[in-house]
Amino acid sequence: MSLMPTMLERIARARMDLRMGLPVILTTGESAILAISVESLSPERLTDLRSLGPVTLALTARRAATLKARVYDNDIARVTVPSDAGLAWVQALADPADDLETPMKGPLLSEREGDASLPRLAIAMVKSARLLPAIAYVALENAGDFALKHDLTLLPQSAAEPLLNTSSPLHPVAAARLPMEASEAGRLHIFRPEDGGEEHYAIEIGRPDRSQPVLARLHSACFTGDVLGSLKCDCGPQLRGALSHMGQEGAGILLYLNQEGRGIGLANKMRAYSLQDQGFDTVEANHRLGFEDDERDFRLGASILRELGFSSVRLMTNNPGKIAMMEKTGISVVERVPLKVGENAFNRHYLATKAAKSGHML
Ligand SMILES: Nc1nc2c(ncn2[C@@H]2O[C@H](COP(=O)(O)OP(=O)(O)OP(=O)(O)O)[C@@H](O)[C@H]2O)c(=O)[nH]1
Ligand SMILES: [Zn+2]
Repeated sequence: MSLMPTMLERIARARMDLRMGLPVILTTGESAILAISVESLSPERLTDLRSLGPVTLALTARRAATLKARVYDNDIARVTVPSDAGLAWVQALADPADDLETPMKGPLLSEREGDASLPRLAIAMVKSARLLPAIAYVALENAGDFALKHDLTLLPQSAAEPLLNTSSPLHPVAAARLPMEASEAGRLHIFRPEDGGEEHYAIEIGRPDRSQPVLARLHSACFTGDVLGSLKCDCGPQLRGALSHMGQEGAGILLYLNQEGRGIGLANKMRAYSLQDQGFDTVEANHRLGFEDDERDFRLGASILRELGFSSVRLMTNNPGKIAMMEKTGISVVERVPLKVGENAFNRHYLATKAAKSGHML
């Protein structure tokens, strides 16, 4: 019956369930877990989780390193939640906000028996929901019956995992003329992914020749820099600088990718800023939260360029990772156009950290 949700639609539903604080059920066929986002966990649901069995907390190895918790499964740590630990204990392990005030949370007992693949999948799900990368879970028997009885979303790992790791196809939705300060010959295109994720935009300046390399910029959303004129980064001046360069040349394409905060979302970026106020740099802050330095998917940019008919670019960037990703996904980068604008007293350290730790070119 075509009215039943597909696996992709189930994943989108599960993502929303997790954001709302509902558990989802993940199963390998032989075993299953009931997983809930720690960030959205309520005291009542923690009690209900406990009534089903011993509760485990899954964290990324990045977060575990800060907590000095043992990691037995490469990228994932599974920490036993003591039966007398309350919600505050669980959330303090997931959220680094008070790490400096209460540095010793242990002793933490990490689990080493059993399989980490379902908790790993659950962490990938909460990351894609732009939540803190931490889940509380219990093992579940008769997962199918339980899901039906409690009206919960169930995802088989074998079908869900490959979809979660694939970049969703993007489809053009609408486009219209948009005269801008940088160029009166602007056009805004909206692209929507099949997986229910964020929409992304392309701003076309002039009518670039599809058979020639186009002046292009892959810009990642930065609400603070782009809209508020934040001085903590260089995004606002880079956005406006790229558009005005394209305006001067009379042609170009700027992709505005809604991957706020290098893909962790605005709420998590503000958590990272708060850690930066405590003295950590931009990379350390991401790690303490449990994220990698950069969680973006630049395949999106290549697929939008292809959809618009471009196959080669003169890329405005200082980030060698963007060039490598373009080349890998079949868009040839014939030239790198440096984009060094907007350095100030507040972002000097941030830019120096990106050069030292993330390989940005100065
Ligand atoms: N997590 C996190 N994200 C940040 C921070 N400062 C800025 N950002 C985000 O970093 C991204 C910057 O994107 P870009 O300017 O496109 O990328 P870039 O990697 O700096 O590369 P180029 O500008 O092309 O050289 C935006 O998504 C910002 O929201 C920070 O301190 N932490
Ligand atoms: Zn920024």
